[in-house]
Order: sequence, then C-alpha cells, then structure tokens
Amino acid sequence: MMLHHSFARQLRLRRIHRHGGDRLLIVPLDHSVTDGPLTGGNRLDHLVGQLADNGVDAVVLHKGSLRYVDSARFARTSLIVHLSASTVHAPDPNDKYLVASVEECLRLGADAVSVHVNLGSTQERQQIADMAAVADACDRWNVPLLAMMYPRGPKITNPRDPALIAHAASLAADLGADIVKTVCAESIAEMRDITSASPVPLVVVGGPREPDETRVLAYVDEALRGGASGVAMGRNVFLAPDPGAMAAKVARLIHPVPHDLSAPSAAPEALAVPLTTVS
Ligand SMILES: O=C(CO)COP(=O)(O)O
Ligand SMILES: N[C@@H](CC=O)C(=O)O
Repeated sequence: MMLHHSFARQLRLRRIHRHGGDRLLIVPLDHSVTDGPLTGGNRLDHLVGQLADNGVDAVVLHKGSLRYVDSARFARTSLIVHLSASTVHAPDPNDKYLVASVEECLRLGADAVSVHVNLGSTQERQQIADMAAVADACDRWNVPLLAMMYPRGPKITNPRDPALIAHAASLAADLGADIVKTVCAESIAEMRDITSASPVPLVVVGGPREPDETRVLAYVDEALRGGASGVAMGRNVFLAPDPGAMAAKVARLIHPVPHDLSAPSAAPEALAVPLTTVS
C-alpha cells in the first residue's frame, strides 16, 4: 500500500485490483495505434466483454476507442487510458509522444492512465520529461499512473538485461509511477532481485505472440515466481483463438482461488530455472 496517497488515488488503485489481492491481470489493447487494427471496431466491444467476463482486472485503451465500447463492460473490469503513441511506420518507432492528457482521461471515465517510455531511445529525454509531467497531473488529480518502461534504443543490446530492467523500474518509481510494466528478466532469480528492489509493483509484458499456450502460461507462472505482481499481456490474449478462454487461464494463475492447486508453487529450487522466453 502506498504510504502517501490520497483517498481518491487509493480508491482508484483498489478499483484496478478488481479481483482483490496485490496481483494484476491487465490486457493492453493500445496496439491498435502502434501496430494497426487488432479487431474490427465493432468487435472491440465484444473483445472487452470477453476479457471483463474472464477475470481481467483492467484493460488499456486509447481515448477514441472508448466510443466503440459499451460502458457496461466496465462494471466488471477497470479502464486504463493510454497517453502515449507512435507507430511501427515511423522513422523511429521508439519515439513516443503524448496524445492525451490526464484531465481528458478523467473526463472519459478512466480509473488510471498509462504512459510509455523507451529507456535508451534517442528521444528518451522528452519521454522522461513527459512522464514527469504526467506524474504531476496524476498527483493533482489523484489518478494512478502505470508506466510502460521498455529498454529500447541504439545502445540497448539486451533489453532483458536485469540492470536495464531495474533501472527502468527505478526511473518510473522515482518519477511517480504507481505500477510499472516492463519486460521480464531471463531468469526467475534475476527477476526476483529486480522485484524485491522495486518500491512499486512490477507487471511484465506478454511479448510477441507465442502459439504454444503452455509456454505462455509457464512464462506467467515463472514471472510470478520471480516476484512480478502480474502481467500486462496483450497479443498473447487478444490474438488467441478464444481470448476469453485464454484470459481465464492466465487469471487462474494470477488470482488463484483458495482450492486451486494450479496456483504457482514457490519452490525455491526452481529459482535457477531460466524464464520461458516469450517476451
Ligand atoms: O503492455 C503492453 C502493450 O502496451 C504489452 O503488450 P504485449 O503483451 O502484446 O507485449
Ligand atoms: N505500448 C507498447 C506495446 C504495444 O503497443 C508499444 O508501443 O510498444
């Protein structure tokens, strides 16, 4: 629990943790700006409904997408509105910039906002400055901030370098993020070092589409055993043949029911196990 948060910000943070506890299953759907349509506009509402009905705590959407989604979906999941954009067609896709404001997102009904920073990108200066300004607005409006932090840039040779991931997390936390979404380290032990040093919860990305569902679920299990507070998994959920069923399987790992024996074990001998690489 954050020590110095207002009632309103804590309330909104609790809303994001829809299914209780301190873990999160977030399904980002902001790819429609970065990469292009992920579903036909009319199917976005159906997709959000599938996710809301199958244990997803929150979805990430861009501001205009909300016009295609029935507000009733958000009786069962929470809404994070994404502030950053770039496309894969840009001369530098790592050049993220703001396309919305915190106030705008509040008007739209957001429970939280997210901003994207590519640590090591040639425009990191502006991206970090943007995150700091967003964090100030979040403080003024008592809105939780999810920082999407990726080591990406001309000098980044291994984006899963634990030192880079730890740096990305500390940068976001120090500038005011409540939750950090970043890449997963290559081993459970490395991830455990990173998460234990982070003052804020870390959730890991799902990464590129992995058709083998068991590998995806093993990745989630291993990330949790590495101390991650959950996942922000997009493509490996919404590109699955049945996104609702896939969300439910991931949700069972993130929010195990008391009698659920498939919950991740905390076997210490597994710490040396290399993480399944899907991200
Ligand atoms: O948070 C994310 C996108 O904003 C991660 O998405 P993927 O799981 O598709 O990598
Ligand atoms: N927000 C992330 C992932 C998907 O869009 C990015 O822009 O790389």
